[in-house]
Amino acid sequence: MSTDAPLKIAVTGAAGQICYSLLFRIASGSLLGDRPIELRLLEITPALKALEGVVMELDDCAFGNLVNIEIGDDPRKVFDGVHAAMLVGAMPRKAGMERGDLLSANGAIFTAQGKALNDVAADDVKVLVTGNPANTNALIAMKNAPDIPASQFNALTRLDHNRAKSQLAAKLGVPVTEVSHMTIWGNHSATQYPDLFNAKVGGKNAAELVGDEAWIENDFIPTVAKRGAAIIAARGLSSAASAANATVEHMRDWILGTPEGDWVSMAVPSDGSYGVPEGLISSFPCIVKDGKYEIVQGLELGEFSRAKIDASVAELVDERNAVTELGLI
Ligand SMILES: NC(=O)C1=CN([C@@H]2O[C@H](COP(=O)(O)OP(=O)(O)OC[C@H]3O[C@@H](n4cnc5c(N)ncnc54)[C@H](O)[C@@H]3O)[C@@H](O)[C@H]2O)C=CC1
Ligand SMILES: O=C([O-])CC(=O)C(=O)O
Repeated sequence: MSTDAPLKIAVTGAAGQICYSLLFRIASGSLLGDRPIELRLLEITPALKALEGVVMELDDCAFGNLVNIEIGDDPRKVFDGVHAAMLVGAMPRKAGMERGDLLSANGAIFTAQGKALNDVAADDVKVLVTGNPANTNALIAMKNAPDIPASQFNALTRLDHNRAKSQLAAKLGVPVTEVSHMTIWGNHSATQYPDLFNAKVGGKNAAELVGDEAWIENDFIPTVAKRGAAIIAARGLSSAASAANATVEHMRDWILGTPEGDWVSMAVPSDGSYGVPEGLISSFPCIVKDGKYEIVQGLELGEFSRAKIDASVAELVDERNAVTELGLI
């Protein structure tokens, strides 16, 4: 990617809740600072009118680096030449549902979008899936885009990562900036495993500082893993501004690199690391340099961590089997 031409960024579900925050964060520079950008916004036909209203508001912000906006309902046109694609558009869950319950409703969106990306996106496109169930939707898009290297498909677990950092900082009464080396393992679902045994606070081991394994198991892990449901119960709608923030942070780090001396959680196609079957899109600790991520190797996983990761990975296998049966991959 050249650094002066506007970066073409596709965003789907552009008239929805998450995008009502996300688009303004991207356009105001949270993603790439003052680098010029062009937004390519995809919606379904009935939502195009509402999207026109969002575009009017983007215009009314007079963002200096937003060079152009194109909207449409045809992914082959909207994705043409894009370097980054944030796939947000999908139905959100309602109270009482698990994210996996959305597979049959949302899965088909990602076959069509994967094929369109395959045919028209820039060769170096980075595809980040936020729409739920994010990991398996990313798998569907990836499998439907055989000409794009698998490593260019990620799913979002950064919101879980941020939730885990915030819960840990609150427990220890420290600023969230003291927390580093957080990892979410597995699926963006209630089975995810937020790992305090490899996390650090002020450079010291987080689990040792907490010193309370019962809190980790019975309080911390379920609070992080079920935070999405708690927000739906409180707001009547799923998280939106925090999801937009996480989407920006994941893509920003993927393009510009992760902070020196730390890692972030990214759901990426497994290369077999930590015994996660190759090809599943599972969350790992990752660092990014020169626009390429690497899974951090060599972390110690005790019996407790191993069992938690295995349970989440088993759910990813089940989801992959379900979408195979649905003929989506
Ligand atoms: N991975 C994560 O951490 C999180 C994921 N999510 C998920 O993000 C998704 C979007 O959430 P919201 O913005 O709150 O939902 P929303 O319902 O407000 O907006 C979704 C938008 O997507 C559009 N859409 C549907 N099919 C489309 C298609 N084929 N192409 C383009 N656009 C399409 C809809 O018209 C709608 O405007 C949901 O699946 C939600 O569960 C939400 C929070 C966090
Ligand atoms: O919980 C949901 O359905 C929305 C979501 O993914 C989250 O907030 O983590």
